Amino acid sequence: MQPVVLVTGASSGIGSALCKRLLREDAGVRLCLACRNMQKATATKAVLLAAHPAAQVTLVRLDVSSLESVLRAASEIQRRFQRLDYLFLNAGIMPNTHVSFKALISGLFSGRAVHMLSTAEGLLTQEDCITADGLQAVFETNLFGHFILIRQLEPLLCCLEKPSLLIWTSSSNARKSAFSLTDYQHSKGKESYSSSKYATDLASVALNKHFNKQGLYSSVVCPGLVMTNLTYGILPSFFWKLLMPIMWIIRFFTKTYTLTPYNGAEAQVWLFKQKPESLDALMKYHSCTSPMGKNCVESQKMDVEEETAEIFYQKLLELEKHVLAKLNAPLSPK
Ligand SMILES: NC(=O)C1=CN([C@@H]2O[C@H](COP(=O)(O)OP(=O)(O)OC[C@H]3O[C@@H](n4cnc5c(N)ncnc54)[C@H](OP(=O)(O)O)[C@@H]3O)[C@@H](O)[C@H]2O)C=CC1
Ligand SMILES: CC(C)=CCC[C@@H](C)[C@H]1CC[C@H]2C3=C(CC[C@]12C)[C@@]1(C)CCC(=O)C[C@@H]1CC3
Repeated sequence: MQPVVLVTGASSGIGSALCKRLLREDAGVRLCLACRNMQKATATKAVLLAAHPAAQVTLVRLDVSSLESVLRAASEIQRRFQRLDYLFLNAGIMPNTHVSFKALISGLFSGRAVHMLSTAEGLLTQEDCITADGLQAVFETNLFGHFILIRQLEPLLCCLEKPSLLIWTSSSNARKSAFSLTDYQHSKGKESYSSSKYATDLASVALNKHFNKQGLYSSVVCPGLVMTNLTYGILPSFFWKLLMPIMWIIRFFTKTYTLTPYNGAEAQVWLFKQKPESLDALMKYHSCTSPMGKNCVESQKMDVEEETAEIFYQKLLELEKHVLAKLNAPLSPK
């Protein structure tokens, strides 16, 4: 049986490159692109089919920042497929980002320059907003909409005979100090992206604890710094073009400057080839690119405590109960 793979945020950047690479690995995969913009999704599908005319590529409309859309997409996916082998939780946003050039310049002359340039620690702040569901947009898009999708798709994901794998696109910008259990949506701070990505790491750890015995595994990847619509939202593209020679030099000091979506998808493609049971729940898998442009994957232990992950997971379940009741939707399966 050919694996069924669903990719959220497949219409551009890392998600779209991932789809191309998955078909190159195995032209028989049944690929479902879950996207909010159907025009962009159709264009991506056409590109994929041009390279692999016999490929099975379908589309499903999914806006992870709308619970109604998530519920509708989940029931459509359940109608179409009997199981899901890989679920790439990749859609993400980093809106209204401000770069602190003062921190950048002083950081460049400190002993932490490489760390700063690979994690963006202390450099970025965001202005978040509230969605129609009444949730913080970055939290709902990057984490909670995906969490609800997983919970709704449990019947397709939990099978002891054949394990399934969730693969979250996290970030080197995930930071413990940006996250708080008392304000896990990050409504008060200005680092909603860092907080949402740390929350992603916590959720993945807790999902492993609760679902491994049912044949569902979860892993987290970090694509490195990649030139996509997300990064073009931080600085204009001409600025990035000017910075390109510097970024090639930075590659001599850190392997995290993967720069192209193809390179950034390396860890996701690597995970696609692993046995879910063989993966370490506490590791983050990083896409890396050498100065010569050679790709590899490196694993690094996450800065996550299992007790915090469990408390956060219980909070996510409480929020799920609350929002589903508001929508008059049945709770996801136990
Ligand atoms: N670029 C980088 O350097 C890094 C990126 N990441 C993560 O990689 C992931 C992919 O981002 P990247 O490829 O860089 O950026 P892109 O902006 O190119 O891709 C993001 C994708 O997510 C989709 N998306 C955004 N909001 C929603 C939504 N509400 N519902 C459904 N889909 C949505 C976008 O859809 P649409 O095309 O309609 O906008 C797009 O397809 C994100 O999770 C990001 O946080 C992590 C580390 C580094
Ligand atoms: C000299 C030089 C490369 C200047 C660019 C400065 C900053 C704009 C970048 C330095 C580190 C970058 C970074 C990201 C965005 C751009 C920087 C802040 C990300 C936050 C993009 C999204 C992620 O998920 C992680 C990236 C970490 C590094």
